[in-house]
Amino acid sequence: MSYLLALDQGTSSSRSIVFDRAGRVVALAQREIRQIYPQPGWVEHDPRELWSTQLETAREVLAKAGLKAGEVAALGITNQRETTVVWNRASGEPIHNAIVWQDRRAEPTCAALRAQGLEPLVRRKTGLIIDAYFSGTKLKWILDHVPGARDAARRGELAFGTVDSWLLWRLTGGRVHATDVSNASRTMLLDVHRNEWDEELLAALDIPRELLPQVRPSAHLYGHSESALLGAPVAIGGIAGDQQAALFGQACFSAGLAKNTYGTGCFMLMHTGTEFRSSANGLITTSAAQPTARPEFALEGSVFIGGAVVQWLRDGLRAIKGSGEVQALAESVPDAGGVVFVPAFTGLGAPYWRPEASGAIVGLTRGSTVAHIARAALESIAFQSAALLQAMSRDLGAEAAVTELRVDGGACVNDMLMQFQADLLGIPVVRPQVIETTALGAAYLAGLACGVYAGLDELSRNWRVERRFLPTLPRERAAELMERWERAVRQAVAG
Ligand SMILES: Nc1ncnc2c1ncn2[C@@H]1O[C@H](COP(=O)(O)OP(=O)(O)O)[C@@H](O)[C@H]1O
Ligand SMILES: O=P(O)(O)OC[C@H](O)CO
Repeated sequence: MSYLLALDQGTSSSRSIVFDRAGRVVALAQREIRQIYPQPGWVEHDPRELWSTQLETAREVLAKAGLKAGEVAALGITNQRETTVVWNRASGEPIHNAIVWQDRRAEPTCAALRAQGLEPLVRRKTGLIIDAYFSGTKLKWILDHVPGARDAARRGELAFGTVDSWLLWRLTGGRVHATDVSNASRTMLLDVHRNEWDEELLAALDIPRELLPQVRPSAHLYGHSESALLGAPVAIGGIAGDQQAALFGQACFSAGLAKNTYGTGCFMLMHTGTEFRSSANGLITTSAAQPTARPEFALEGSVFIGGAVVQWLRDGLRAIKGSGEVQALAESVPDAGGVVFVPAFTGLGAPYWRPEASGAIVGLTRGSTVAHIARAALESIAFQSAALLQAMSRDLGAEAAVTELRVDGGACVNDMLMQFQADLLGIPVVRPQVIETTALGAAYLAGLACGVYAGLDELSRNWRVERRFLPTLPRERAAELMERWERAVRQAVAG
């Protein structure tokens, strides 16, 4: 019995995947989830829907795979990170919609924390910068705005969780309130050196300790699902935030190994082993998925608009009907013809951190066509990712250079984009056979906790290359292109 079930609750959908022991996909089920935009800059999900779609896909994927729950060795949970849920422990009902990671409403709280001079403390203890992206200030917003919430929290009546904790609570019928270190490290409340909630940060945000889940390693026997849910109890053996799970699923277990996920946004993570490294170049330090109680870290750069720029070509510009068409359109011209596209639709994330920037298309001439814009849009994904890798290289110095980049996510199927990425970076870009690495990482963690795998070596052996994109562009030309990109970024920031 070596099947593993991964529950992958993402920003746009809930997915469940069954893997075999070799890490191959046996079956997949997916449901879109509703995006709720109550005001500009606000993004919410209905926590009940996150749970119901996740449960439905789990049931569906078992049926597709022809498996009974009793034939699954263990399940692992991976999730959109930072998204914040608060619920009543007695009724199990959320007291507010989930506030999604993209939501900017907590910015005034962040400004106040910065004004109090808390930035160095936050960076030292949590590895993060003070930004509305992380859960802590979203949680504070809920406690400040739902009548009676803070008092109820003090009385121990409420529970806070990122999406993993919420699903775990529901799966175990309200018996287990826990999270893993990789998710906890995104709250801005965890001392990542000790893997404990930090009293000083809790006090700064006026967050009662009674709300918080227990923090556990990423591979850990969290409990069992209620038997009525899937037909039999299933051991819950792994939890990790989706980007850390992808790093794990890419078998990046040690210092210097890096992956980039090309989804709606782009998330580049580089493992730094057991060493906590602070970035001087706009990256954050985050807890990696931790298979044991030993802290492990990664440097991370998050780009807010990655594959989403292709959605904009489709829905905003109506230049294509489906995202699969973008490569042919972009390849109908030999290059972007001098056009540079900075898709700063929601400001710019790492390494720039310019929330005020807005999108810009520069270098247009009479000869520019929609094909040039499409090409520039695809190139923007690679430019932003290259800026992240440059920041990592500056942080690490020559002795720890990244020698290849492992890739995954929906947009990594685009060969043109991957080739351009290799050309810009000057290192091989490597696409594995299984690009469902997020779910795979969660399955691996569960498999480790439940003894399906003896150790990391077997997982490293499972990782296989599908295609390696080698750089072909002269380095001077790549440097010129990067310079032109940085110029365009300055224009987008200037507005
Ligand atoms: N052939 C393609 N070329 C470029 N981008 C693509 C292609 N196919 C899908 N995408 C983009 O990939 C993204 C979806 O990737 P996915 O990993 O499913 O995202 P998420 O996990 O963030 O929901 C979308 O933004 C879509 O525009
Ligand atoms: O759900 P995704 O794949 O868009 O990932 C979201 C990230 O975890 C946000 O930090």
